[in-house]
Amino acid sequence: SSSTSSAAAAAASLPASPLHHRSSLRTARALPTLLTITTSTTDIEAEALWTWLAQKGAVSDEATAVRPACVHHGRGLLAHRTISQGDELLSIPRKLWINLETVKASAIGRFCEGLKPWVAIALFLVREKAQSNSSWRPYLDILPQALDSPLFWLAFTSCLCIGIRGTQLLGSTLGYREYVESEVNELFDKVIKPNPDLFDSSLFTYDAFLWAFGILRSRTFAPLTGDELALVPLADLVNHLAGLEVEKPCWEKTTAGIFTRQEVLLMRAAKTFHAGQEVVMQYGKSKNNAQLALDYGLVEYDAFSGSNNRDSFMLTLEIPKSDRLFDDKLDIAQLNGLDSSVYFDLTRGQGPPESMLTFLRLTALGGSDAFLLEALFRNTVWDHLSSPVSRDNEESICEAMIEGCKSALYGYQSTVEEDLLLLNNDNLDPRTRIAVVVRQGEKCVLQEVQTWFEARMNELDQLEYYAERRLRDLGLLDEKGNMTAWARVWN
Ligand SMILES: C[S@@+](CC[C@H](N)C(=O)[O-])C[C@H]1O[C@@H](n2cnc3c(N)ncnc32)[C@H](O)[C@@H]1O
Repeated sequence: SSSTSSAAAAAASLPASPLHHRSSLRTARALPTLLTITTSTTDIEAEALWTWLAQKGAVSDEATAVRPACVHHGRGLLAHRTISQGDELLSIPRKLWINLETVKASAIGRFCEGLKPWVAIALFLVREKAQSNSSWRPYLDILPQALDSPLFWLAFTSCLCIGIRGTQLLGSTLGYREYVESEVNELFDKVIKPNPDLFDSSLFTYDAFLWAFGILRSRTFAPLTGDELALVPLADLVNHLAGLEVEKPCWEKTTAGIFTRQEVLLMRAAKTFHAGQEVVMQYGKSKNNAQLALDYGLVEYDAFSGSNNRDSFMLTLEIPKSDRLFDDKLDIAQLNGLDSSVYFDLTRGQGPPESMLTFLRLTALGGSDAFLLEALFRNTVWDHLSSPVSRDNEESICEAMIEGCKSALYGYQSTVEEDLLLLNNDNLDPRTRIAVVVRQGEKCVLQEVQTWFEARMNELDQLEYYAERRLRDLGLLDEKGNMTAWARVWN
């Protein structure tokens, strides 16, 4: 397909490894996060950024609690003194953010009318980056040239891509790339090509936009996302700490200044940090490893516990169009806010969500259970389906799920055991590690789901079904499931 060939072309021109290409980033030591760091090397770009921000009055040696520095994951922020949870770390005024306003006020502003914020900012970033005299130079120089997200791995024929072959992560990666490609093509036709005086078309390549897209995905945080999207120098140097429980406070939009109240991005400490420690944040507790990989080029994996609540698998369930009861089932699904096709995010250790079991029972409804689809039950059927309906119905959802999990697992190139062996290797390169963690996570979730439905299959005889529940509700069955004396008279 065209997206695959352009993806392969993009791969050819991307540097192989992220973060290690900076000429002045001389500390290549592996330091665990939160270790006290005393660095004797000079980070020229970080110093230039600091000086630039100080000249603009955004930071000062006395007042600002953090400093940019080389850390384990590229650059990061170090505590300059002991900081307690909730303390202010830094405060960057709006005039130093790169957002839609910045773009509109620039030379290309009049061409950005109606563009999505990320597209306009990406256009600005790519153009500014190529201008040696850009007023944003100290900030632009600190941005990594290459990122670890699978968006940039490519080549799609390389072993890295094979590493995620068969995974959902590969599907999402291709989806993201196609999205960026379609936005770029439109921008090229509507803005770049018609204005050669302002835009040197050789600069505005797909690769260049993908880089800008990756920068925006990996360096912006709520509340400065969506329409408010903004890159904030210095604040965007904060790294993620695996397992950090506290998500807030971190980035906060507020106003500061006694006389001229101006908007600022205030960053607060998520926990206590001692002088010299790396200041970190939580990028998102609810993000799964595939999302962390795509957005930030990182994953969480704990080799000791083996369990990982970042492992996930997105399951799509569908009411088959060929089902003769399709219209009735679709009506019930829609009445309950769903459609004929529904996505369920399955997470390690959680078991199948109730809503998924309900939808599965609806999908499998047939035979003598089909009476539940009659108009009389239209408003109550969803409740009825939230518990087992009949042995046949429950058995068929178990069979379908067990078969589905088996065939999904069969599609992977390696087993969980093989992946675990690979993860024991401390020298695994970061990208391969991401691939292996994500794919083994997907498989673990699938295995768990399969086991859950196999166990369910074994207890089909012990479950209570709709018919018994109905009799109990009518007082015709006792707690042990026996007919009540009153009912026996009528039998
Ligand atoms: C907001 S930026 C932080 C600054 C970045 N370290 C730099 O050198 O510019 C986010 C990026 O930092 C890196 N990063 C942050 N936390 C990390 C972690 N815990 N593990 C691996 N990489 C991390 C990833 O490359 C991520 O995309």
